[in-house]
Amino acid sequence: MMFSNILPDDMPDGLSRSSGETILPDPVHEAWFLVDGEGRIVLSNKCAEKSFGLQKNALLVTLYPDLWQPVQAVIIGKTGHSVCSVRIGGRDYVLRVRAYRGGLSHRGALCSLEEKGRFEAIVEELFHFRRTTAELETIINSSHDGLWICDADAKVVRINPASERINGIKAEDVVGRSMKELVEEGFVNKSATLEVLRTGKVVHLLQETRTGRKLIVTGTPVFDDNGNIVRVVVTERDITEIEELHRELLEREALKNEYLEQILKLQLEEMMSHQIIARSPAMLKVLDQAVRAARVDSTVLLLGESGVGKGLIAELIHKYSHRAYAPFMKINCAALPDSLVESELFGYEAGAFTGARKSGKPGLLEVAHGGTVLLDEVGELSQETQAKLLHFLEDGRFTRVGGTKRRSVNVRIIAATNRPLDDLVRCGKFRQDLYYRLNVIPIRVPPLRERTEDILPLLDHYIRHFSRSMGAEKRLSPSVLRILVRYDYPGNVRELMNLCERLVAMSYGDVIGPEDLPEELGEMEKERRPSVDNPIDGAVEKGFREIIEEFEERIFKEMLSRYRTQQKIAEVLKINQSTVARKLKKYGLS
Ligand SMILES: Nc1ncnc2c1ncn2[C@@H]1O[C@H](COP(=O)(O)OP(=O)(O)OP(=O)(O)O)[C@@H](O)[C@H]1O
Repeated sequence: MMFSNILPDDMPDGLSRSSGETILPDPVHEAWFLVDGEGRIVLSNKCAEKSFGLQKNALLVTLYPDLWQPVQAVIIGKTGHSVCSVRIGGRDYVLRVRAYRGGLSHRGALCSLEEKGRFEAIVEELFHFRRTTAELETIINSSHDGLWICDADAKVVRINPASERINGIKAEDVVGRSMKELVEEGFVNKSATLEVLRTGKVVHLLQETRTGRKLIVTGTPVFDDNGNIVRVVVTERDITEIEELHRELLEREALKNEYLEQILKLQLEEMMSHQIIARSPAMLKVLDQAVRAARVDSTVLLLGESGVGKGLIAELIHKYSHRAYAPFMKINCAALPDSLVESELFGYEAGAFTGARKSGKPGLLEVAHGGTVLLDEVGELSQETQAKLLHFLEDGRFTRVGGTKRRSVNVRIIAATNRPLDDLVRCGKFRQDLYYRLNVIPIRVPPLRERTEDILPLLDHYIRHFSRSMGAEKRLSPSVLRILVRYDYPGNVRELMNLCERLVAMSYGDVIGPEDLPEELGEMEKERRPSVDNPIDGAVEKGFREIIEEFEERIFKEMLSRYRTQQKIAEVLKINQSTVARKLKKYGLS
């Protein structure tokens, strides 16, 4: 029987007829079938065949007698259609039946079977799909990055507002148009979509818009089940600002470095204009290292003989560090007995030892909180204090002598020593681990004999300094200057400074002459002075000019003590008075 000829005009939803053939809907989870008046299956979809065995020519009454009853009721015309629940294989289904009337002799029914709850699930799925679509829509519209969606023919399906902004276009100007045209018209200089369609792969491009903005563009293909590209999704990120920021950053970095160098120079100049005298390359290098060390918080180890200025350098580091507004404390580990060094440094609790204050006492570390502590002569620390110092350097915590409470402070440690610490480590007198902890930034301050260029400016500085403080106006005669510049200064700057103080305090006249020098230096002068009998003594060291000058100085000194006026001296020596005046001035005698 051909039902194609008997399908009614009010054909049920889902049933269609094409080229004279009847086609049933074919959803995966819904069985559709057509039966004739006797209950024979005339047509069925895949689900009906596979899930229920309702093949063509099978008899519904035999397979599912329970189903046949409501179907038959519709066929014989008791009702036009019916919907009822049926149970098959322990599951509940909804059976929908609709009658066909193709003529007097052609009667039948179109049936569908759908598992109960399936409809609700579909509705739920639909709502979920709508929600997700709305969310996606919001994400796409609010994205800061541009988004283009094109179809397989490179036609623009949509763009988001960010793309409109970045490219300076309106969606309606491009949607529906091919990317090829848009490139030709200069909307963009190249198209990721065309590249993706050409290669079938993800593509990254650098693109320039017609407004001159630079974009990083990524095109991604979207495939269907058969592996064909159905969409191309293109994201674009505006890197114009990033590029500008990057350039600005580099410029600022360069400027910052320039400023830093200038600041360092200014700091060096300031140091040199104050009490730190440094003219020699060796000392200028030390100052440079000190200024650099001041910019970080690492431990510094100052090495050098006694009196070279290690204390001064330590103060300098503190002064130019971010700790400048907190205290700078100094402890000389060699000047105090072991036990006192420990309690001075770490403090002590009430009753820690006999003679201790009742209230206890904070140590230098606590007092210097936020600042710097200089441990002078650190090589003299006892093993016990070394261990305690090491712990402190490790975690910034310590306990007062006689206490149990762990305290923490923020202090920078600078250590100084005039003994070679590595030797002390080798002979087991100094802990190696502590040595490494202290030796983070080592700075060696050279002795004065290795930087003789500093001697003259130091003499000048200290003679002026003590003259000022003693209310005098003293200066060194050239011969004294010569002696002092050549002297070795085993006690380094400290010795030079003390010598200047003594010369200013003890010399008779305004000009400090060789007779004012302490004995040991006077002896040195005598040894070098040419004798009257043999004026070329010492010529090897001094040279002709110096020998002559020394003689000249002595002659004018002698003349001045014998003949009080320049006029008289000129007469005796048979030279002009102006020459006498010049020479007296030269030798500091006028
Ligand atoms: N470059 C310098 N310019 C001016 N004065 C200096 C210079 N170097 C050191 N002095 C002075 O010399 C004296 C000794 O310096 P300082 O105490 O810093 O030496 P030190 O190396 O720490 O000695 P010690 O190891 O004995 O403690 C100080 O009064 C200091 O002001």
